Amino acid sequence: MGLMKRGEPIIRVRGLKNSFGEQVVHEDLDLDVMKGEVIGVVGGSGTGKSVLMRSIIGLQTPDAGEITVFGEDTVDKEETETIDIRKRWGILFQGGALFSTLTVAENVQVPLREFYPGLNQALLDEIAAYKVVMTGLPPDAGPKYPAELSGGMKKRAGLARALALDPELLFLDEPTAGLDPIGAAAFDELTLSLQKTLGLTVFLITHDLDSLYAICDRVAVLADRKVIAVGTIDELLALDHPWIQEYFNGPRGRAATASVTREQAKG
Ligand SMILES: Nc1ncnc2c1ncn2[C@@H]1O[C@H](COP(=O)(O)OP(=O)(O)OP(=O)(O)O)[C@@H](O)[C@H]1O
Repeated sequence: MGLMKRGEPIIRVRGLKNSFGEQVVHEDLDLDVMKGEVIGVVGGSGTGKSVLMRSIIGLQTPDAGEITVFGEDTVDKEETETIDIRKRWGILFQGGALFSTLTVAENVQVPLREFYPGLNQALLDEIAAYKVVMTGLPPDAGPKYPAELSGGMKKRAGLARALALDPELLFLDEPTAGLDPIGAAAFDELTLSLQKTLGLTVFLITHDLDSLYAICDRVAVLADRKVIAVGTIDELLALDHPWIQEYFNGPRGRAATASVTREQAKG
């Protein structure tokens, strides 16, 4: 297993190319994600944010490029070859993707059973109960089925499952999509507090400007098939790329800035 040197990226992508038939989604895409940061990934619909995430976690085999996570190559690997690194990350897929026939607790236990088949049921139950509470769900959510949960609770259950293996790296694909603004803000707060408490690195795909302002250390912008810029929001605002300006300085961007300024003013 590769030992991380200080300042070395946890995720390193170089020259990534992905295409589907004639459609080239990524070309010469580079990205570094540093240990301990929350990086937001933004871009117009269809710019390939999810495909980028799928490439990093090895669910999509790129046409070209290098990807390392924790210093280990993830491209074109058999599942058995990547067990050691897959244990170290957790994923919340778009829409939560809970198994509808399993309870919340059983959902949380899925990765535990996969990676640690020797764990006994009492321990599985204990870990699941702990993760459920950790994500702000009431303890009685464990035996419930996804259909019995609100949208916000489903996201938390998905997060509990993503945290099942005590990951160092968390992938979140549009976690606040479909939540009302208060639910979304609460989820952002939860993400940030877990990130700080657990020292997580977070790869966050989002359309939610409030989330970017609230929790991201840096933001990577996908456009023109690559990451055209990475930086703090202030650094991005200093660039005069039309999409970036429209995104952050359009009416919704200005509203998000105003709400951050109001929060700061409140102290
Ligand atoms: N398995 C696939 N087969 C064919 N085309 C695909 C596949 N997966 C993704 N694509 C295409 O790749 C492009 C990028 O998709 P992706 O889901 O990564 O976009 P996105 O940036 O996450 O978009 P959104 O913000 O709408 O979720 C889209 O045009 C999509 O149709």
